[in-house]
Amino acid sequence: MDRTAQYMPGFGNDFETEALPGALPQGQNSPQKCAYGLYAEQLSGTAFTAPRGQNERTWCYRIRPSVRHIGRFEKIAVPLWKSAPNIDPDVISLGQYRWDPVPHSTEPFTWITGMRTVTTAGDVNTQTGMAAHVYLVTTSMVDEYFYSSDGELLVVPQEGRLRFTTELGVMDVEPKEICVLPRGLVYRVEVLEGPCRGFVCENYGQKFDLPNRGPIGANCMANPRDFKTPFAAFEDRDTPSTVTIKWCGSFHRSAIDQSPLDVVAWHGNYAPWKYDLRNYAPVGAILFDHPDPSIFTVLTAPSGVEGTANIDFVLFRERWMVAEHSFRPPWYHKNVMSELMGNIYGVYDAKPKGFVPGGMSLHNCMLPHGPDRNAFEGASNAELKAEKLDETMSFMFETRFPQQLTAWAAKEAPLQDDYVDCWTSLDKKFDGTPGVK
Ligand SMILES: O=C(O)Cc1cc(O)ccc1O
Ligand SMILES: [Fe+2]
Repeated sequence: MDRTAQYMPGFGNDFETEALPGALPQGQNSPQKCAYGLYAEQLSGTAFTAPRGQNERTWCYRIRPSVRHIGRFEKIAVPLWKSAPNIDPDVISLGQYRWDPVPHSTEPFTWITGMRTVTTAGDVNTQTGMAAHVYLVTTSMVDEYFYSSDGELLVVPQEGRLRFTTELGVMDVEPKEICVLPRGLVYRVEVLEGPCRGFVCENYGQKFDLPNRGPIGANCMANPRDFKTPFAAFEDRDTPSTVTIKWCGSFHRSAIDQSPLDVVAWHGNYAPWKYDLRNYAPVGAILFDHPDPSIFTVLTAPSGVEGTANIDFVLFRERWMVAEHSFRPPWYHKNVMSELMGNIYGVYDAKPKGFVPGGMSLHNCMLPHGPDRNAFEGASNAELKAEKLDETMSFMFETRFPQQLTAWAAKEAPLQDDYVDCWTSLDKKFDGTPGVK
């Protein structure tokens, strides 16, 4: 059975899968000799002693141990992929910013050379915070492999289709889907349909988890069974290759003689997954007022301070708006958390113009923002019948740490210089007399 890009359901399950019959040992992890002459190797995604509900590790049965897949390292330059702390004295991170979609280039870019960091937050060395990136990928990696020791990558495609061929199996991912590549997992990225553009949240901290649902109960929002993890698939290919490792913000390359994607069988709960955002069941206001956007949390990466995430990944998707006697779009606000938003497709209700598919915005720690004038006037005067917000999918990477802009985001990316003007014409309606204006 060809199990390329086929998947097992469940979030954080203890999976087991073998690409050859009998490759997976039963009843123990470390047989004296493994079937097929495979080597046993553990990939630990959490500390050995992490509490049982958070503890993640996977046992791999592979053609060579990974220590044979890396040799001596040389440092290489990947100049536009930045890590925190990255504070550029010439850049002003304080401000409301918005970008048009980053255009594709005629130069071919891979997953590594096509990564462009927009913001960094926290510190990669202390495993706190995150980085937000845009990727522009037109070229497949050939005999070239990558892994990040710095954090898991949450991938949010916006254009094109990518194949992630990983040590633990193959995932095909397209717009309206997301995937996570765990810290330490080796993979190669190929273009199935290009050009490809999307967003990446690099999480330096504790892994993304499903949020608690509180009084919402056991269902809705993101349901665990909709997360898909690939079956085992391996390559037995002896070809000169390279492995690039991102480690403490620097990139290192090692030459090897074979494909490192040689895991024939594995079992465990530390694994890549993908998720179709169309399966997200939003829960919202059914009588009046506009709740906090945390009700739309898909994933949360805890920071150690309860309820104060290192990162929340929040989804604004199609939904019915039914609230009575209410201003329905997002309210004006200032937030201790820093909000990086991206548009996957369609129109976002607080910004009917200017925040376009492929575009991004940043509303940093304690920077006021909210609906533009058109959205305010429109929603203040609309007839409040039940209305479907259709054809819309935007997201937010929200972190407790201030987001620092990169020089690329401030100077080279298509920043909209006039963004703050979208609020300028919000005029004074107050005239000292009572009554609704
Ligand atoms: O700023 C934004 O557009 C994101 C957002 C959406 C919402 O519904 C409430 C608050 C909020 O920050
Ligand atoms: Fe906001």
